[in-house]
Amino acid sequence: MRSPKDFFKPLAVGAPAPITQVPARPSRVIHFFDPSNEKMAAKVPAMVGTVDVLLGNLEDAVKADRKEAARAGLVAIAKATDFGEHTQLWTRVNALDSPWALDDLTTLVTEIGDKLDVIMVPKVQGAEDIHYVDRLLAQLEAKAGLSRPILVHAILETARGMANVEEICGASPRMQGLSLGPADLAADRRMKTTRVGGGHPGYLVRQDPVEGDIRGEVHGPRATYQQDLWHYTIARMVDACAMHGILPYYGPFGDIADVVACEDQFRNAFLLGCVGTWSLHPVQIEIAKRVFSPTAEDVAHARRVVAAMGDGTGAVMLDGKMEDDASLKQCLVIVELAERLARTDPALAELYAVEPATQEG
Ligand SMILES: CC(C)(COP(=O)(O)OP(=O)(O)OC[C@H]1O[C@@H](n2cnc3c(N)ncnc32)[C@H](O)[C@@H]1OP(=O)(O)O)[C@@H](O)C(=O)NCCC(=O)NCCSC(=O)C[C@](C)(O)C(=O)O
Ligand SMILES: [Mg+2]
Repeated sequence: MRSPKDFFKPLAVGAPAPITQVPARPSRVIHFFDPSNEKMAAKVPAMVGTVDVLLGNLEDAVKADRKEAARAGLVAIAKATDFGEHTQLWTRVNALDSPWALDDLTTLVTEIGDKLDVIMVPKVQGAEDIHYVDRLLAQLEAKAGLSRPILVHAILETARGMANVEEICGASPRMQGLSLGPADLAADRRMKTTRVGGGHPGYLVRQDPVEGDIRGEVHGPRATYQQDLWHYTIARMVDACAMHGILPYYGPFGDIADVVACEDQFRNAFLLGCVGTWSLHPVQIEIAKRVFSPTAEDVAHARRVVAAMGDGTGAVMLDGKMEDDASLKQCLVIVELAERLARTDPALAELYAVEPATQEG
């Protein structure tokens, strides 16, 4: 463990100084594309401004014989594209034990390090993985003469990674956030699902029998309620991120056609504290943006509570409900998020009735 005195010192001579706070840029939707897929890659420039993050994926879902093409494709796209003020460029590199990870990192940082905001590292097992990437990035940043550090985002997709989640979050000042990797995590835990995220009809609770009618022969079938398989994992991830001042994200929802369940899964994550999610297909972009932006009603209610609470202390009644210092803090989370999003999204500025002066702030 590094001394707290050294934590914010660069890990290589000539590397940029580490940041002390994760930049509060919108990242409601991290849109994945395969840079080796020419049809998909051709769509990327037109997506600038429509998503918060464009992520060139080099890992799973890119065929083994297309890994070099994906890396080269991402370099070409990054060089040719102006990502503007409001769309970030991220990448997901191959796993650290794969034959491609070292070349991914060295090529991307030296070729397009000035354009890359965040590197997503899959299958992170513990702080040692982040320490390895941290030092290597510092060396590469120094070599490339970069003036700002590239941030690191870990995917939680192993039981060991979950068990070490707090130490992963605190392993480096580069840590920007965590995403859930439900497919690999399910496999590693030996869960009995066969899906990429989302629920399962067998994971449920059942209404108590009425008057001992266990089989529902007299009173009709007992109601069942499907439960969220990912509740524990997301809640644990959110706590670890909040504790370390970094950002939690849901991850992929593989049933592209089921836009309804996708929205539900995203909203569960939003309500539990996540700031964004991934989109794998264009159809998921609007869902993610909508779900991870508070509703106009939530913002209006939060503002009423803020106004009613005056100096922020004590207790008041509003619409029959008690509001106090703690409910005020929740409302401030909503108001601050709305105002931050409104600064980069004119439609939301209008929806939330944010004054132009605030937009500039
Ligand atoms: C699902 C797939 C195969 C369906 O691809 P498709 O071509 O069959 O879909 P489509 O509906 O026919 O596509 C319609 C149009 O949209 C385009 N399109 C389609 N997708 C995109 C996209 N993402 N970005 C930009 N454009 C896209 C596509 O090229 C097509 O263009 P066209 O109308 O001109 O013909 C395809 O969307 C895809 O490959 N998406 C990305 C998948 C991916 O990145 N997976 C990895 C992340 S999840 C993961 O790794 C798990 C995790 C975390 O590790 C763990 O849980 O363990
Ligand atoms: Mg995975």
